[in-house]
Amino acid sequence: MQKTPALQITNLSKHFGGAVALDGVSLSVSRGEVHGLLGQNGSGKSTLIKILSGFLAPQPGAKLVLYDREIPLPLTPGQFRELGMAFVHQHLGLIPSLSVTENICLSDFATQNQWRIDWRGETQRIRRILTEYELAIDPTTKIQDLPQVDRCLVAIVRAMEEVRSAQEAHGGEGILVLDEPTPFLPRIGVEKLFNLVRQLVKKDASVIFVSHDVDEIMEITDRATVLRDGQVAGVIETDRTSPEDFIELIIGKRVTAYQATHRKKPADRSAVIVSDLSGATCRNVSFDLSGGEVLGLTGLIGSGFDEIPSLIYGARTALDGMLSIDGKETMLREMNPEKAIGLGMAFLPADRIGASGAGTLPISDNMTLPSMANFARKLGLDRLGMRQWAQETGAAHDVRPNNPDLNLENLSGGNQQKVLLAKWLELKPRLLLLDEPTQGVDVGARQQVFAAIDQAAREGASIVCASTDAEQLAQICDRVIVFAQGRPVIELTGERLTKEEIVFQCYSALSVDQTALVE
Ligand SMILES: Nc1ncnc2c1ncn2[C@@H]1O[C@H](COP(=O)(O)OP(=O)(O)OP(=O)(O)O)[C@@H](O)[C@H]1O
Repeated sequence: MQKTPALQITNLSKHFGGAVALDGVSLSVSRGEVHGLLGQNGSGKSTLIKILSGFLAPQPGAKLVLYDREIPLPLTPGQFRELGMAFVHQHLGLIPSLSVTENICLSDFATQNQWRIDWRGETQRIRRILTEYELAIDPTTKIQDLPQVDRCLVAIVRAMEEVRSAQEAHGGEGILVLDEPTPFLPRIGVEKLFNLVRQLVKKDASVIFVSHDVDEIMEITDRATVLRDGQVAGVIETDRTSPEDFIELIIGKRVTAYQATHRKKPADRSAVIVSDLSGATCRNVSFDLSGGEVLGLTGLIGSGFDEIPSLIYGARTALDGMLSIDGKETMLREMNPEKAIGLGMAFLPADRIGASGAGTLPISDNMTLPSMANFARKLGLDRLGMRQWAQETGAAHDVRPNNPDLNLENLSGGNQQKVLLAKWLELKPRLLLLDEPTQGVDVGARQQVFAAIDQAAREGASIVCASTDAEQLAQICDRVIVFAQGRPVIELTGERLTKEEIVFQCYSALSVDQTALVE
């Protein structure tokens, strides 16, 4: 039996100048339902969510009904709280210089009239809440000092608490909107999130869940609305739909699983040698790569694999270690990004806008940043040349829309990633360091990113890819090293290089005897 709707949107459109991001979209989410919102990068999902949060105003003519009550649009900033909605946005919306407690309490202070804040009491309350959620996060830590995974969990806890208090105030009513919350979460975090989501909907709240991960969609949603080019391509009931059908509806055609083509027997592994690398978590890590080889690094969060690309590139300072590229040795303690680029390295960090690109600068500036010297003229920069180059590169990497004047932050998440990867690939790096290269990238664009990585490998680059995405590693890597407690524990190649085996090894690595480490 169809449950009564919690949220109904009809005729929702949004234009940015001449570009149409949403075109007459309808969305209906039932009480107690987890509703997926799917679509390729740039299909309009975040725009819809930003309208629901009052951040953007839609074109006139749209209608929003919440629990049988018509709510005039546009919403005013912060009005979503009174309406019982809570959001986890792609960029999390946390204030880095404030503590976990301050960030979680901010929304309470926005809605309550308090003349004095009992910070000690609040900190104890938040500590209790974090314990309830089984999270080992110190509430006094500043957000900027937390790893990305914990930041994400804090944003989720904050939204969960907002929905919980909305439910208490409105007899079960409450809508949680999760805009791609999982790319930064390890599997165990995803399971935790899904359990919380199930508890919420059991109590009649509703959840809108945006994700590019078809397995996750299959696991957690009851129904899903698929957007394509700003319009509804279809509404589907999850348990009547196969993953292949989901993908076909999302991208408009059937795709077959990607398989890298550059695979070959790495003959000489002396192109890149990392020896005795130590950082905050990883200890005495050594590995080597041949030219044209893609090496995956993985493990559970906290196992230390994820800091390796930034330590090699000098974005974080290594405690110890040596890097050799084509026989040229450098102490990793002394590495910095400028030296790294000089040695032919390129680094795509996981934190897209924070560490990889400048959101408020145009695409053309972002793309030409590492190669700016090529555009320097006596009287300044050759802006026309930069723009043209950015447009050609954008076309080659299928950036949509391919408008070099658009600020990077105005591209959809996946298209931002394409821009940032393109800027490095065009430099033809000797050593390409990737940290979660396809998070937030849709199933179609994911294949394009894989193909670009494959092409770089075929042209002779050595590639290190740190990721928790086992499927991605199995598809693009020649070898994968699994980490536990800061050390490599097993290396997978050939027949053993499968998604299932990688996941299995990540979890069994937890109990591994530390004397049996891979050297
Ligand atoms: N402020 C803006 N100015 C101009 N164009 C914008 C702006 N915000 C979004 N767009 C455009 O609107 C379209 C929809 O973007 P949106 O972020 O909603 O996509 P999405 O489905 O959330 O994609 P992703 O999965 O990559 O996050 C894109 O073409 C994007 O470039």
